[in-house]
Amino acid sequence: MAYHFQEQDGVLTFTIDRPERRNAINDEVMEGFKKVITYVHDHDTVRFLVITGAGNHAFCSGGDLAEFHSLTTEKQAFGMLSKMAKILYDLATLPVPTIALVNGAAVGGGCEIATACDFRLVASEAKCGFIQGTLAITSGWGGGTYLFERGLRHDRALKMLVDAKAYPAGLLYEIGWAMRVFEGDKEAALEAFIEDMRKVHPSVHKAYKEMELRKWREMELFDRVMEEVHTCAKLWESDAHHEAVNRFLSKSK
Ligand SMILES: CC[C@H](C(=O)O)C(=O)SCCNC(=O)CCNC(=O)[C@H](O)C(C)(C)COP(=O)(O)OP(=O)(O)OC[C@H]1O[C@@H](n2cnc3c(N)ncnc32)[C@H](O)[C@@H]1OP(=O)(O)O
Repeated sequence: MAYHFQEQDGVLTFTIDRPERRNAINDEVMEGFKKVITYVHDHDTVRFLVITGAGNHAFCSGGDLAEFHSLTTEKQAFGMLSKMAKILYDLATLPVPTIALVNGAAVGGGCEIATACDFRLVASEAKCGFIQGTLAITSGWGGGTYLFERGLRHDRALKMLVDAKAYPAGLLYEIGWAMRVFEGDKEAALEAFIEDMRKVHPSVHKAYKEMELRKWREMELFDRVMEEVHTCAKLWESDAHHEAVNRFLSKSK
């Protein structure tokens, strides 16, 4: 399986399990995200949802370039992008705290997934960034929209997007994208992070999350996400994008 998830002591952990592809997202992983989101809604025992990657090289390397390379037109790209954008919106608007346990590189759509979570705990050796620009596209799953909602200073958020490069953990912490940088065992880092929150009744967590979700509904945030998707889909069709993907894939052969 390209993913797995399990609940233990109120913590539901979803692991992207394609380390040989640096945990790239394909259709199977997208279906897994749908299942874990449904699980959260169906199980009141879940207090936290954690997203992480298998192995120690990557959290997630974004869309699977080999699988999505076959999408050439704006319409074809929109189909895939809008599917994952809806999944990330459903993730971002879950009623429980969500934690990206960033065990390695989070680039492209992988950085978008982490940004869609409430908290980001980043391994000291991890590098993360919105590298979509190197492929002549923008973020396309909503990650740019969520980044502007995460309270980073505007110049820092915009620079992270327009640099289109992976930042080291220390800089991610300095600009406010990473809440914690950890050394060593990710599970230990997670337990330390949630220790105090565990002592608070889950109804309090849900009430605080609802304060932000209410704001997002009122500002029609999903419409802004879909504008991002349309922009990315338009750029997807460009020769510059297809040439950049071909360069990556030919390097890998
Ligand atoms: C809107 C989201 C958008 C989308 O596609 O929908 C995006 O996410 S655009 C961004 C797409 N992702 C990338 O461009 C990242 C590409 N990968 C890398 O930059 C690196 O692999 C990195 C930094 C994640 C890890 O580097 P490392 O040196 O540790 O590993 P390798 O590069 O040697 O990769 C190992 C192995 O994995 C394959 N791989 C890595 N990333 C992807 C990917 N995104 N899709 C498919 N396959 C990927 C790579 O080809 C290597 O395969 P191998 O057969 O061993 O050569």
